[in-house]
Amino acid sequence: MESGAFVKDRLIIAVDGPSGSGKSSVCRAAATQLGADYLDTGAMYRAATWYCLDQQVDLDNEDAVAFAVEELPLKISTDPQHQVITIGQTDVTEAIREPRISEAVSEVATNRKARQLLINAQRRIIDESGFIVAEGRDITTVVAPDAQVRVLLTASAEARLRRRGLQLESESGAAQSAEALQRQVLERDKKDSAASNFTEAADGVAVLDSSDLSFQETVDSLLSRIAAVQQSDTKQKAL
Ligand SMILES: Nc1ncnc2c1ncn2[C@@H]1O[C@H](COP(=O)(O)OP(=O)(O)O)[C@@H](O)[C@H]1O
Ligand SMILES: Nc1ccn([C@H]2C[C@H](O)[C@@H](COP(=O)(O)OP(=O)(O)O)O2)c(=O)n1
Repeated sequence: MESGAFVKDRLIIAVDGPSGSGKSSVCRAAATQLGADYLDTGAMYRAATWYCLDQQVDLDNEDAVAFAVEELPLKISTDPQHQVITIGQTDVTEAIREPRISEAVSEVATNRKARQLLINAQRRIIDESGFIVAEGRDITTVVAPDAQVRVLLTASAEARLRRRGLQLESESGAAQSAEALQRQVLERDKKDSAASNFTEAADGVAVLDSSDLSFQETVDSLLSRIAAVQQSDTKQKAL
């Protein structure tokens, strides 16, 4: 048998962008439609933060945070329709979305050692899957710069604040104050931008501005970029 005859075609789709640009919801929908896996790397930073708080680790102590992340017994599902995140025996899928985690997560995300450990874990998950939509802040640039599809999903600050406000209101039943929204979206982005550049597209990364697009239009636009890359790949193989 010819070697490599059964090597599965790999397709990695990397999406980055600021808070509230639509990464999680758009990538989950696109992965579902494609039948691909889905990786929410932000959920891994959130889970690491949950664990540090649970273990009463001082978030200002860089080595203590890195040590906690090194021993973090994290499992994350890659089914786009069913997200389950566990730490040891504890299901933290809901708990990592709480405001106390959103307000502390940048401390972990800007810890260089913790970041490298999580990046290694993300690369392993992407590599094991081979057909996956992975989203975060540094997927197109650091985690998977060789991905066939690389997209920076953006939206105006106004659109992102509006979307996050509607999302939090529908989840909790209570409207957020303008100040709380600013803290959770714009201030967090400012802190996070110390660790990665997700405001400008790197070379070879396409910008998808969703400010004036509906949710479905944004999903369709991502899917059509993926289809275009798949078609050009098929053509090259046929040559
Ligand atoms: N193009 C869009 N138009 C309107 N709402 C959107 C659009 N994209 C995403 N949303 C909504 O905005 C909210 C935030 O999206 P989310 O996927 O959580 O963003 P991110 O993962 O980038 O922080 C969600 O309620 C989502 O359904
Ligand atoms: N690849 C990534 C993904 C997320 N992060 C950081 C930045 C964010 O503040 C947190 C949580 O990410 P998440 O994607 O859940 O953030 P949103 O609430 O969807 O805006 O993790 C990161 O530094 N690098």
